Amino acid sequence: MKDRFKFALTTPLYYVNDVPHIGSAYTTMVADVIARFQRLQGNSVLLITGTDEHGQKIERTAAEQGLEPQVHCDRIVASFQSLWEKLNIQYDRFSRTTAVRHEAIVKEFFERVWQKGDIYLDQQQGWYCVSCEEFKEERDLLEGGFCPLHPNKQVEWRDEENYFFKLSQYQTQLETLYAQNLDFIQPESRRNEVLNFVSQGLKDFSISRVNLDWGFPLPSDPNHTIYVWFDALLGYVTALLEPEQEPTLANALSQWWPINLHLIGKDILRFHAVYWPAMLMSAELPLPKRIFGHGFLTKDGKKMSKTLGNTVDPFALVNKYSSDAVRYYFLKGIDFGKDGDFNETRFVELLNADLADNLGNLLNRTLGMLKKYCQSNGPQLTEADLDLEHPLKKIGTGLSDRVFQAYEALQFSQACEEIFNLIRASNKHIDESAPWSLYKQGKQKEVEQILYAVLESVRLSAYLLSPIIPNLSNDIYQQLGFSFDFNHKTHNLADDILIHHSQWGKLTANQNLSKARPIFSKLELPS
Ligand SMILES: Nc1ncnc2c1ncn2[C@@H]1O[C@H](COP(=O)(O)OP(=O)(O)OP(=O)(O)O)[C@@H](O)[C@H]1O
Ligand SMILES: [Zn+2]
Repeated sequence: MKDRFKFALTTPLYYVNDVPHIGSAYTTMVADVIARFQRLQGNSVLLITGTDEHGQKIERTAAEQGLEPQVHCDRIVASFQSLWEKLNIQYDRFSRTTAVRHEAIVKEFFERVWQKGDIYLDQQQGWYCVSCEEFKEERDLLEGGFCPLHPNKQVEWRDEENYFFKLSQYQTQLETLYAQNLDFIQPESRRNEVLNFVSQGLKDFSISRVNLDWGFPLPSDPNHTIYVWFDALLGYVTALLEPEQEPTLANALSQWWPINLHLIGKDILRFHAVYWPAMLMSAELPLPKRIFGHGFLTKDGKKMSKTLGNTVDPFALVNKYSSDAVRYYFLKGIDFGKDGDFNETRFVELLNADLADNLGNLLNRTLGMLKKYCQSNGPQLTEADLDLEHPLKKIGTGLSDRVFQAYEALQFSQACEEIFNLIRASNKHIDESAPWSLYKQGKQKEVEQILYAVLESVRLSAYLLSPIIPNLSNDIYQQLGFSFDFNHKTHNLADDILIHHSQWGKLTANQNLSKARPIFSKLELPS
């Protein structure tokens, strides 16, 4: 059996200024697909998501609604959790930065950095975007002092005493890190963005706020609260604790650290690719292995965001179209890493073409022909009965390698494309070899060979698509007479058998096929 690896990955801890939108859902769906892919390979996986709940934006949002901040946070958290359930997200940890145990981790980490001599008190002056919770350079602002990421929010002038983290001390170490680990920041365009930013010279950044109650007090000076980003990044560490474990850094880091992959949007790249590794260097802890900053879902070219209010409601989308449909669209329809505009017509067209016409119809028509031509028994064949030059066998053998490579590289659209190559070839194979006329000519063996090859192609496709559309894959597998559940998370014997299903030819003779029923009904175009 293959060696099992441990794979820990994170989504951002989403800011609870409002209910989740399709952008937050996007990153989380992708993270879930990666987690499922890793599990399918037999690896142990820890998928971390959660919420970032401190800071001025939350304090203000709660106040506007006349709520205590904690009450507001609890409400929004419930809505995130219910969306993850709807989208069939199998997370292992939900990290909340208001958790009591998180405070212990933040304090211990702060002490380490403090002991290192990397924190000092100074005066902070500058333009602050409350929505980003970040000081902005004047040259980066839009006309009229608006934030480029929040074009409806004006930055605010701040002149206050803050504690600073000596980021500038880590300039050389960071540059060495990027030079020695070409894969540390992905994709390439994001890496270049970071290299460019760092090469301009790193400035120390403030890690405390005054006049803000909603946060953890600084251990060395309780008049200050810890800057929300310093606290939020550590939420990834707190998440690693077992539920009953005492909250110490040593405990948290003992099993799953370092994180294999931080999956984020490009808006928070600097925090993850520059500030975070520097903080960890200061605390003398190992660094995460890989940071991937994907693109934005846009509407009319603008980033969809809670602050701008130009978002699509993911609850409505799932209710209308199902979780697998939504997952498929975002994984296949957008080149991961690049920006992508959401458009409902395109959404419906893609799903109809791929899931209803190509995949669903293929399974349905083939099972229908079996019923007619083989009295519903599975073809009395195994893959050895197909010769090596069989067109579908040729594509199917080695398909998993290509698809796994694409998943590994986070090229989900490419992974789907490879799989749909086989599906399209299967439809073509039926059309060209016309089993209906072969049947009339009494060529039973040939008919069965065609049907076997096509059903095996559908099986393999369902297996390889299961990280993206687990419910549809389950449905297909059931119709083909298997009892695996792709939503099953823990490892058992069935999982070990399942790992081998990545190979072509797992359909056996006398497969207990069930009655054909459509797996995906055609959707109506939005009016
Ligand atoms: N339009 C978007 N496209 C893709 N991902 C997004 C989008 N908006 C948010 N995200 C995801 O959510 C993360 C940011 O989380 P956050 O809670 O700050 O959401 P936000 O909508 O950007 O909030 P705000 O509008 O208040 O800045 C991003 O790094 C990314 O993972
Ligand atoms: Zn902003």
